[in-house]
Amino acid sequence: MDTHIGAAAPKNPRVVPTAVPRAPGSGLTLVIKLGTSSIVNEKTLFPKMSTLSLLIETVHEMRLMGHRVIIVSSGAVGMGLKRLNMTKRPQTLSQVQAVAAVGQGRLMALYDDLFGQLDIPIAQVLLTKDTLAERSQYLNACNTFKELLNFNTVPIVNENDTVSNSEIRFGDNDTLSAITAGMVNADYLFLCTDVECLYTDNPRTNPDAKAVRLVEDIASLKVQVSSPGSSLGTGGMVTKLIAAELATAAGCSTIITIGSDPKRMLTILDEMAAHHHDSPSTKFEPSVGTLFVRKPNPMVDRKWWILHGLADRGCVYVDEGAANALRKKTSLFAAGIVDVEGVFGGDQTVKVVWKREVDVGDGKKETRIEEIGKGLVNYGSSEIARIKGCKSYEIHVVLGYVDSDCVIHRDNFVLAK
Ligand SMILES: N[C@@H](CCC(=O)OP(=O)(O)O)C(=O)O
Repeated sequence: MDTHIGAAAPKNPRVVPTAVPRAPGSGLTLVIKLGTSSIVNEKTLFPKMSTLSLLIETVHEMRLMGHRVIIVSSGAVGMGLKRLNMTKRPQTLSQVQAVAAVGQGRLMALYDDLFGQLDIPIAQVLLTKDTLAERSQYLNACNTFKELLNFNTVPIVNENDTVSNSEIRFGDNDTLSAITAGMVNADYLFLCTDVECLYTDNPRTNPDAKAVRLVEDIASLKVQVSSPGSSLGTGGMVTKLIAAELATAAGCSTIITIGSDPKRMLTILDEMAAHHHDSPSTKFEPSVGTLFVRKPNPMVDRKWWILHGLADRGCVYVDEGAANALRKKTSLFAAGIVDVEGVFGGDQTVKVVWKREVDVGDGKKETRIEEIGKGLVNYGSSEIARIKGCKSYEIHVVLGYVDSDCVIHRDNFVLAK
């Protein structure tokens, strides 16, 4: 237990994380990610009407089975290109953003028409990396998802392309879908793409490439995945593996499957249900697609958010004692801080780094930098600059108030791998 020193009430009281609870009973929370290649014909740029209709029927069946479904959909740029009679993605970011602004409305109109035929209400959720890096906005988005699912809608998520600049972009919707899956505590994330599953090599160029059906440990995967995505989309297999790593760490099993045959998701769900009937394990070999098994001990919501925490707002440098203490799961106190970098407020995520001078012989010294982990700070950068090196009881004297006796509480700190 960290001792609280000082009488002032916390200025930034911790917000209690309220991620969406797991669906009760047989009902699962499912996130389906559709890449541009599943939505828009690469040559004609017309929407793939038959695929989309099959998808909507599949979602309808999933809902009849008691599942809750969220779609992460690309396609705004593709649809916008068609509307503006353009034949390929423009070169400048602002043009791409403008095209996405044209296409996003048409994309949602199409979803609304199709889902509307089956009496399914939809909702548009546009997110950016920047806003999700703010803990309170992240939690607001979690709460909105919760209500949208309570209202029985199908939330349809995309990146808010119009406001996302290069530094604050997800860029590909694979990552966004994994973040979404974490936010709603999804049981399954389906990454729909233009290949049937993960292969040991690119099946288009190597006829000996073998299908990989089950992945238990992404780090030990031996596959060649350097190929880029389609001409319109931005992701490829690499971003799918990153997404799978993120989602499985949050306790969400992830499946790569082909977007042109949405019904395969039902096959996988049936196989999963049959498997669960015999065994409690989430590990099974599907007959289609590739399953990435979720981690048995998923990170709790807040720690997952901190670690994958989107954008670090700065860096706090610590001394050896603090570095060792953090590794032993103690909170970070001002006394162990030697420097601060970046401009950030309280309640933002920062990197914690041990910076030390090492003797390298001949009277020479070298600076070594070691990342200890990431944490959510209780004080902003200007406050930390003033209290660094201070004992906890001195914070009140220096700042005139005390928000917390520690700069990063151990519950809000995640060690680097
Ligand atoms: N937000 C963009 C999608 C980004 C993108 O290209 O994603 P993807 O097709 O999944 O690689 C859009 O709606 O066009």
